[in-house]
Amino acid sequence: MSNSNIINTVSSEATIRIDVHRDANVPDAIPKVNSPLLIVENLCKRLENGKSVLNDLTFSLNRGQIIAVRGGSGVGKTTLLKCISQLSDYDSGSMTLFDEDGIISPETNGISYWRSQVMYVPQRMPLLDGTPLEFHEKISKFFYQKSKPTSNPLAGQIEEPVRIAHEWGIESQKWSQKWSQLSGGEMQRISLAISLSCHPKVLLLDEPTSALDNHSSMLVEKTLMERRNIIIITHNNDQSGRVSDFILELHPFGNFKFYPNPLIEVNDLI
Ligand SMILES: Nc1ncnc2c1ncn2[C@@H]1O[C@H](COP(=O)(O)OP(=O)(O)OP(=O)(O)O)[C@@H](O)[C@H]1O
Repeated sequence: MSNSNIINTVSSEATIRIDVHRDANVPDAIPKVNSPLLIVENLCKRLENGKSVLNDLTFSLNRGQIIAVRGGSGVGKTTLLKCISQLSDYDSGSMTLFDEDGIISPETNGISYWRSQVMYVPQRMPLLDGTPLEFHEKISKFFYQKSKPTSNPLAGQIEEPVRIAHEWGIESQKWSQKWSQLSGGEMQRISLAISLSCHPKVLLLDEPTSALDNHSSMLVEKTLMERRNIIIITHNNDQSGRVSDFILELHPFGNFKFYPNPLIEVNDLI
């Protein structure tokens, strides 16, 4: 007997189905990528000037996958992630998250809860008052209110983001320094470490290594590849080739292509 996975690649022109068969005798390898985690369907957004940026965009992020979003400047990558995280409005479309406990949507579970589970991390944090430690404290309180009590991952646990950031070269005393006294790369790593330690089901990352040198960038990539369940915007083709399972390529006027990363074997996706 063999298991069968179906990978749909969707483009504005066509939907292609690739049936991939696997020998059931081979032990399951991580990651389990055959069940949908997040489905985005028929997403449409026009700008105020009438220009279409997202046009009937449909794709899914399966469990254990990373999708790289690519495309020219101004084509709508950030807009897409902000729409998915409900930080930007859109004209039509729907998003569904498949949790162990059931199906989650912004409409049924509320936008705050949705954002805590499908978390957008901007390329640059708006300049905040205070220190990263104080920011983490505030976020913890928010999570305590919004998360289910049994799954509150943050209360009192500053150790986790500090440990993650430390692996990326951030010394612990940086957490007590004012945001305004941190470099762009330090801010980027600290805000990403805080987001990771919030344990959202899906992370939406907007060029998370844009301010980093190559070495730091590779350290962050390693963590992201271990964590997975990520949609990441990147202008770096080498990076998308290294980290992603699928590529979502945005083109002008809302056109798009969604396809497996050609640099990895299809069998790796099973
Ligand atoms: N708040 C806004 N109001 C009006 N137009 C906006 C707004 N934000 C973005 N846009 C427009 O939407 C389009 C898509 O912008 P977006 O930031 O999503 O592009 P992007 O692909 O992420 O670009 P980049 O790679 O340069 O970051 C652009 O034409 C931009 O000018």
